[in-house]
Amino acid sequence: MDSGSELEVETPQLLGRRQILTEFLEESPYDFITYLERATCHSELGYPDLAAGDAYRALLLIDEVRDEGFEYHYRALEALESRCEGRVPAILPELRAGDITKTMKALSLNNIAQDSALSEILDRASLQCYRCLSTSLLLCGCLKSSYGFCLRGLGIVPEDEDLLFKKEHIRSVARRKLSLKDDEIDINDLKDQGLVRREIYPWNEHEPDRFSQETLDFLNTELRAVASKCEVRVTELPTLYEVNGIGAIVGATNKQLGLFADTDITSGETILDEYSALTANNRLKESLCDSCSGVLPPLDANTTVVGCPDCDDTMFCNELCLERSADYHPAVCDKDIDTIAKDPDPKETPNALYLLLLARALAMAETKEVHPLELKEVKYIWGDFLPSAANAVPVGPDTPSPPVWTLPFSFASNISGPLHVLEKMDIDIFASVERYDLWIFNSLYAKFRGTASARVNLRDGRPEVAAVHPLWCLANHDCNPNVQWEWAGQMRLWCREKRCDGTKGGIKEGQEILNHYCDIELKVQDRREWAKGSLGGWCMCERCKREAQEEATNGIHAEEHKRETIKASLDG
Ligand SMILES: C[S@@+](CC[C@H](N)C(=O)[O-])C[C@H]1O[C@@H](n2cnc3c(N)ncnc32)[C@H](O)[C@@H]1O
Repeated sequence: MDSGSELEVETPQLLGRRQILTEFLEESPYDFITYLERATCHSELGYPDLAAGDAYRALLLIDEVRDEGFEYHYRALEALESRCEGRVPAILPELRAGDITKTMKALSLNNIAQDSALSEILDRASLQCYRCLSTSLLLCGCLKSSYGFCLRGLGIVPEDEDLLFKKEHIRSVARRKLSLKDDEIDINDLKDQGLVRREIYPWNEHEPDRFSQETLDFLNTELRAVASKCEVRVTELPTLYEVNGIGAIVGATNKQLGLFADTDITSGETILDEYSALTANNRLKESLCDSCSGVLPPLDANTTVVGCPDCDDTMFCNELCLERSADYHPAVCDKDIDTIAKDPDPKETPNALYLLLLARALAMAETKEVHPLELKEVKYIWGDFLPSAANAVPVGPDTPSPPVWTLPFSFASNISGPLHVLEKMDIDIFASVERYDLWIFNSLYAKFRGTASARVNLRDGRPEVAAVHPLWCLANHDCNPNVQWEWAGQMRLWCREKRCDGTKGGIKEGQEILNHYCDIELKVQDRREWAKGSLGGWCMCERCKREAQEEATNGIHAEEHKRETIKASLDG
């Protein structure tokens, strides 16, 4: 695929093939050959992250075939047999038909252990997986993981040209980026956080029309229960860009949702009080409620704190939080899931919190027996998605990721971490591809990254709790907000007594609820830096525009003053 027009012609065919392969996987979930075929299809469609996910599942299934003691051994072996009846799967071109037929015959005679020919097939298949993983992860910008898989492949076939080329490529990037000589390179210093496409995948049938009357009616019914004086409306917002300084590209707008007062609200009045079970904390031994992530009340004689009656160590603020945990806890009760992503390395803290949020969403989906993207806490929230067409680029080893790819991605957070969570929940990760495929994790991450709030530990200042409040997060940002918020178990939003510009608080009917995503005490540049992650670009609210203009003018004046002083001293 090397030109835009070929891409346009091929995409519908490739999407059709992807659909067929996915349906086949739903019917025959332990078939690593189909996973490898779908990995190729995802690569050709320009989704290297999804290709890496498929190659990794194929690798896990190859291990299942290899080891008789593994849980899905017989099913994976059976799937391989049925794919190899008298022919070589095209995805394994380096094998000869004769070898496969001989091997399969030996297999049917139950002669597995002695059969080195089977090992040869599995080694060749593993090599394909390693090639795909290392190329795909490289394209996503995950150099360290790519290198690791490259070495594992070379462990099987040391002279493999494809992997040797990639190994050298990564080492030369490392030499350049880390300014090191070859023998000084420590692969652990390589970047492992990449970016991938953030979009509503063409096959995603779960995303609602966020602007339809049906969606607005649903959201407003939900909102009524927690915020009686405002409603969700469709609005136009400026399209933001990550452009430094004043004069970011302005004029363009885009359609989104926002919260609006539907009656006058007086200063100090509570506007919204929302509970969410979509919370997570990263402290292994901390006294936080498992349900709302609020600090547990004291454990004295009159304590309201209750534990889960069926598992140790899961504590709740009170009976209500215990009752609410019925939405997710059954899927993880007594499942040894508590240590995942807890007490992370400081560098990994944000990723660990997002992984924990994902784990909570998966537990909710499993408990309620719904598709994760159909959870009402998730379905309607903003994902900051770009159109697929804006993300689509021809891919190849020499094509760098285009700048529009905006979803943070790593092998650990997006591929192995979620699968580990599912395994801990006793979910068969192969038979559940319809609900727990990588594109579903990515879609959830996109939504969480656009809407989650975090709370820091007061002792060390590190983020320790994250949550998505699906109604609160409908309010847009302004650096001169008319509301204030606090999250301590419940998310509470109230009307400010006084605005930043000194005017008195109060919101009139029809006015927008203007929230704040950053510390509004900061200077304009710092506010913009802080909020750009959740805004998707440079804040262009009236206060930011005015203050940035003032700073620029003051900067010019200061510069002129400096020049004049220098000139005067030279003249003097
Ligand atoms: C938490 S959501 C807010 C609700 C969102 N508008 C919706 O439709 O659900 C955050 C997103 O809203 C948009 N947004 C919020 N405040 C904005 C502002 N002041 N200017 C431009 N976009 C804003 C950005 O696209 C941001 O990524």
